[in-house]
Amino acid sequence: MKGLLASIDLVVECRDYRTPLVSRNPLFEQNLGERPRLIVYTKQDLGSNFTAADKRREEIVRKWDAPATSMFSDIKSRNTIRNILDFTRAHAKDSTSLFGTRLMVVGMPNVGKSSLLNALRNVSLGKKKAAQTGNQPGVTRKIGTSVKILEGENGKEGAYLIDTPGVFIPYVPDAESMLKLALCGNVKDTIIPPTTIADYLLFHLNLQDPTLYSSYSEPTNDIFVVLEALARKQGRLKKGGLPDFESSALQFVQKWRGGHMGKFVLDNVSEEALTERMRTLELMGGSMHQAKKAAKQLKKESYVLDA
Ligand SMILES: Nc1nc2c(ncn2[C@@H]2O[C@H](COP(=O)(O)OP(=O)(O)OP(=O)(O)O)[C@@H](O)[C@H]2O)c(=O)[nH]1
Repeated sequence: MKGLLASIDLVVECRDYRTPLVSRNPLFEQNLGERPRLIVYTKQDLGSNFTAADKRREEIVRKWDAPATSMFSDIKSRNTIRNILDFTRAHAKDSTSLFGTRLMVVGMPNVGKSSLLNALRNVSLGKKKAAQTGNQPGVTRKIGTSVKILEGENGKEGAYLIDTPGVFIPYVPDAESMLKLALCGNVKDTIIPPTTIADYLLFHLNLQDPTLYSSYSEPTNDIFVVLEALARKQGRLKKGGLPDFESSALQFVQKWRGGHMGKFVLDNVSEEALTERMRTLELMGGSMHQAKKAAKQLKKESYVLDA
């Protein structure tokens, strides 16, 4: 991606609407920061109820990202996609390239990069899907060829978008961040036990409104109570009639991922939250460096001992 950068006019960085802090990838800041950037918070439909409180939170996120422009998207909302196209069109006006304006979309796995590319192309040119999408991370495996998303104007070439594979953050500073990413589907479901992800979801549902899972159980802090009720209701049973907790947990999580069990943001969004997050990442970066140094030293010492 870095190799391509010289020929890119605009980097479109996707982050998940539900994790505006945790889905920020410092690798992008470090490596792609020199190019003009548009930040798109994807899957707005899964995190927003379009209330005044949602609008206020979006304003804070915009402030965090300034001077870069941030936008919020939902692939099914032609308006949000049109806003991105308008921004791209305005950016393309300044381009002097003979080959058209070149954009590159980057972001975490499963954040919705390929879906955004398809939506931009469809709304702008009425064309069908150009990139493969899927509800598990890792569907896009290599940098794609550029796909036209805007016709040229006044004798100029149009705008082209290049899809890229998802890039996971280099290190996750704490267990809760990892759980948020897993809950939003940025991590393969085989990596963290589904019951753990479901338990973390239950924690958030209880913070929001316990009636969100009332079709399965009474309010509880015990995930196994919910999962057993769900398993019995849906016949997810193993031999001997025991509840299949794993499959029920996946079902419970999928229901939330599909927007059918409340729409809310997992990160705490406040004026100070970004500074605090950066401080944590910096501290972690420092200790990562120390840890690497210590490991190297240990290796050296054991080599001396072996000799
Ligand atoms: N509800 C909703 N779902 C979305 C939106 N954008 C993408 N999705 C879904 O999110 C899942 C992942 O989308 P992709 O476009 O494949 O994600 P990606 O970032 O290209 O994924 P990788 O191949 O892992 O890099 C798919 O199931 C999409 O249908 C959105 O705006 N709203």
